[in-house]
Amino acid sequence: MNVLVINAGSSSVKYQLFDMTNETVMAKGKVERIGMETAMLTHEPAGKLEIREVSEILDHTTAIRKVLRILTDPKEGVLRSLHDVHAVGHRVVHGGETFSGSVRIDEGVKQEIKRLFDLAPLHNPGALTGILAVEANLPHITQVAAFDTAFHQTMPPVSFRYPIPSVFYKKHRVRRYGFHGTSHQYVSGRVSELSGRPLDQMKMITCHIGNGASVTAIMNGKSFDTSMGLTPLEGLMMGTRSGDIDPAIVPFAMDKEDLSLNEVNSMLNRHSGLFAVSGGLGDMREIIEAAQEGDRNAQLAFDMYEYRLRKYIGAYAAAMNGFDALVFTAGVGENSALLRKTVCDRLSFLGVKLDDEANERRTGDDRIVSAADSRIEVWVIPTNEELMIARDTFREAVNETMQPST
Ligand SMILES: Nc1ncnc2c1ncn2[C@@H]1O[C@H](COP(=O)(O)OP(=O)(O)O)[C@@H](O)[C@H]1O
Ligand SMILES: CC(=O)OP(=O)(O)O
Ligand SMILES: [Mg+2]
Repeated sequence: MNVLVINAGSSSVKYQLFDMTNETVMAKGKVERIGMETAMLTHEPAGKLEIREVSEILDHTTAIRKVLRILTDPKEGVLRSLHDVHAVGHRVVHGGETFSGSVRIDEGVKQEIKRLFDLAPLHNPGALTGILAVEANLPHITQVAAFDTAFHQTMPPVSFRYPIPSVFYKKHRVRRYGFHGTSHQYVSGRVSELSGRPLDQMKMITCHIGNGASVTAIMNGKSFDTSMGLTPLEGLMMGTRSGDIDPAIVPFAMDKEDLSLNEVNSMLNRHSGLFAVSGGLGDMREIIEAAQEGDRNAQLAFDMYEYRLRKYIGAYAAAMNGFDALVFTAGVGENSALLRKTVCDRLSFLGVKLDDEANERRTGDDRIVSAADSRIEVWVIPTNEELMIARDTFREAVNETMQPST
């Protein structure tokens, strides 16, 4: 069975096509700058050279039609026809309290994703557009939604409730949901497999630090606490998101700068974080380069980012009364030896000790980077949200074919 996985953002669509008989990637790629005349499709068929194509792609339906066309292109494609796509899985960021696992998409599921737009304004609209675009191009195909929030549904109330009047929870479901769950679950599962210790006997702290960033305390294989909250804004400092701030800053800023609700939301989601502190750099690679050239604002941005991450690790060590493994993943976690070293060297009181050579080694593989005598294992695990989504999609599609037709 061939499963196509789609991760639709506001202006991009990433895709991977899996052959689920052996979980191999047949092709992957992305469409960027949707809505512009210079949109770019990058397509990487397995074992062949990458192709780049610039053209006008004004909406997600067109972007997905382009993806389907290149997958079946006689020269660059990997499928004979669209009948060879058997199911499509989507990453959906917010699933609220409704979904604690992946589900087959029907009208009700689409309505629920839409109802949650307000809580994930940077993410849920793109996901629904992706689902509708697949529907428009492949009307009868089985589609499955995998939610970033699902893995975190195991959190206890002590972690997920906010200390505000309970009417907000009872009436509006205001609580911590947590995100990047598919990634936190995947990397914790890999560490358990690789270290040969059952998940239900381990305590881990997983750091998904990419453009969006979150930390999770995983106790016995279940999410116990996580740094993102009602929306993907809480917690760590991110590329353009503030993470934790004094909530009183919101009314204060609205009052002093005469900002509307939308403006203050945009200020915290799109104009804060690394971007704000560094004075215009939202990308960790640029921050590190500028800091090394003596840019003080970039150095402060790096220091704050690292400090805030380390404080969360300390908090979760206390939350779980100790832990066995610290795991780094996503763009920064997988690639920045400097960030990992800065964090780990300052956690020596917990018994964290890096193997500097292993930490510096550049490979794209799962690897342990702690010293043999470190009390805590430190791992770098490249995340693979797409594979997790493909597995769930495959399972749902197989279940569907086994159900008696009505
Ligand atoms: N070698 C590197 N050193 C430091 N940061 C890196 C490196 N490579 C990638 N990054 C950072 O990773 C971030 C993007 O992470 P990624 O997980 O791809 O994000 P997204 O949330 O968009 O999927 C960017 O800030 C980028 O600068
Ligand atoms: C939930 C979230 O922040 O996702 P991303 O890292 O893709 O922005
Ligand atoms: Mg990401």
